[in-house]
Amino acid sequence: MIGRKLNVKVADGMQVPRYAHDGDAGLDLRITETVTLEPMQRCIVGCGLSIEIPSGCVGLLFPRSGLASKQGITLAHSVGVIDSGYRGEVCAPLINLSYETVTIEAGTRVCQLVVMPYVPCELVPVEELSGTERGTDGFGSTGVV
Ligand SMILES: O=c1ccn([C@H]2C[C@H](O)[C@@H](COP(=O)(O)OP(=O)(O)OP(=O)(O)O)O2)c(=O)[nH]1
Repeated sequence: MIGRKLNVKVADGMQVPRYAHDGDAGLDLRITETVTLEPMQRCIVGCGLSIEIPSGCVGLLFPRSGLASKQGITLAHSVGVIDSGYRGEVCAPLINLSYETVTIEAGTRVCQLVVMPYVPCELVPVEELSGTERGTDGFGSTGVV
């Protein structure tokens, strides 16, 4: 799979997004309507794209670093999961984390889609999990330096 391009079908009549640069992992998606968000306000906005992600793969929607760091506009759920069986319009749940009212014009690239293979799993109850060095320690147990 590494180095090979995967075909992702796009529903008829939709603008096909393009990668900004060769080698980009994220395909920027544009919103189809202008939205204005007050501080901490959320909205769900369509990206004008319905796709067929091949079975065994998942689409992950990530925020765009520039929009998030400069304007405080990011994805309300941090990362979106686009299932391979989903045929609806890909939508972006946006949130304004800044102290300003922000207007995002239609056509703005607000998030990026990364398509990845994933490992389906079956959860199997067992009596005991294997021992490890970390064991049950977590949440900062190793300190910060
Ligand atoms: O940012 C996102 C996240 C999800 N979706 C679409 C594709 C995904 O396959 C579907 C369901 O997403 P998810 O499973 O995250 O939503 P849920 O809240 O768990 O709802 P459901 O009960 O429909 O699974 O919504 C988007 O368009 N944008």
